[in-house]
Amino acid sequence: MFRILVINPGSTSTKLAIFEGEKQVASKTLRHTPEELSPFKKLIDQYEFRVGVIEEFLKTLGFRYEDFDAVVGRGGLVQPIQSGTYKVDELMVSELKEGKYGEHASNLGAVIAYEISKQHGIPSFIVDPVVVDEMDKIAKVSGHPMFERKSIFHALNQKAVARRAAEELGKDYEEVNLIVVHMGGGISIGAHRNGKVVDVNNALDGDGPFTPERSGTLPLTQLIDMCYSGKYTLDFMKKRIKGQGGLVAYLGTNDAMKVQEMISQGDEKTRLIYKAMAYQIAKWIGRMAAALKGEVDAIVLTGGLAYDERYMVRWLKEYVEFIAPVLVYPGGDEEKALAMGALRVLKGVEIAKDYSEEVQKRG
Ligand SMILES: Nc1ncnc2c1ncn2[C@@H]1O[C@H](COP(=O)(O)OP(=O)(O)O)[C@@H](O)[C@H]1O
Ligand SMILES: CCCC(=O)OP(=O)(O)O
Repeated sequence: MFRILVINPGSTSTKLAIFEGEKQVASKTLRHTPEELSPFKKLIDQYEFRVGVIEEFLKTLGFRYEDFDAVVGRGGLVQPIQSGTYKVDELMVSELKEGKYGEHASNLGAVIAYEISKQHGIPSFIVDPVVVDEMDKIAKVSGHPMFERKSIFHALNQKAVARRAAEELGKDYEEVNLIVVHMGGGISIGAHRNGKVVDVNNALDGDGPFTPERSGTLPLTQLIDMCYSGKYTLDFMKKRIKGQGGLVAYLGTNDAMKVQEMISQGDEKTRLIYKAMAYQIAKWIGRMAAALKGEVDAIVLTGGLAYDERYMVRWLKEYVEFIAPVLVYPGGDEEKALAMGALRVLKGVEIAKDYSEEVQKRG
């Protein structure tokens, strides 16, 4: 029986789990406030902080790194690649440390896993990183040749819950069309057509609904004028889009549980903002229904916000249930999907992909 350590850094959380074979034997979710993470200028500066969280988790349970057969981390902003389990390698880690293709908490998954792997002689993997790219060519066209739409989203959880939904519908993933809505610190809405995510908003880059801490799509000319006004630095403006946007900007928190509490106490402004987020998510679901030509077997709601049945899930159902039945998988299956990806390789059922080779092949 193989024991696997799962490390899942998110923008608002660090999620950890231990699997023995297919069974999850321990797990923990640590939530991080914007204040807690704000002292770290660059993403990589969070390294020690996130490692501290992991070591505390292992110490409490009485485990050492040597007790594991593999460590698997959430895959971050590497070069666009196909879905699958990848060995973590030097190239991947150097790109992630540098933030060459962007900065997001998920970058730390491979970096931490690799360090554990080197120090303790156990293999390290990532599975379905946030850059998995299966988008149709037509969906990549942005509106101007200087810009291209990119596939950056919660690929790991979107794929995992889509498979779960297909199973619930009594079909294979390759036989169904689904709209998967992951609602976490970032929000992605993916059109899954016969086993491929053929269109999805870029969850990191001002594309999509606003989220607990991102602004989503903003009025462009206003944005450009502000950038050139001389009043704001590049760093300040970037943070309006990611980190200090969305609920954080309007309400001062990225914690939807606090937001729900404020609404239940009769706070009308908070209600308007939170409902506007639901409204924008619903409109993106409508766009993806069009991308699938209306042939939608189910809409799947997942991520932390899908726990909120009282407001978010109810409002979304009101807006989009006319399109297709709505399935709700609160939280999601990320840790399990990571562990199973590593387990398949440890058991020899699958060979881990080689990142350096893959990106060389893609050119
Ligand atoms: N039980 C819950 N009820 C309502 N909202 C929740 C619940 N658990 C988490 N959330 C909210 O979900 C968001 C984080 O989602 P999650 O998918 O865990 O984030 P991350 O992107 O960090 O992985 C936060 O706004 C958090 O407050
Ligand atoms: C990088 C896209 C995935 C994402 O937004 O993840 P979080 O919700 O963890 O920030």
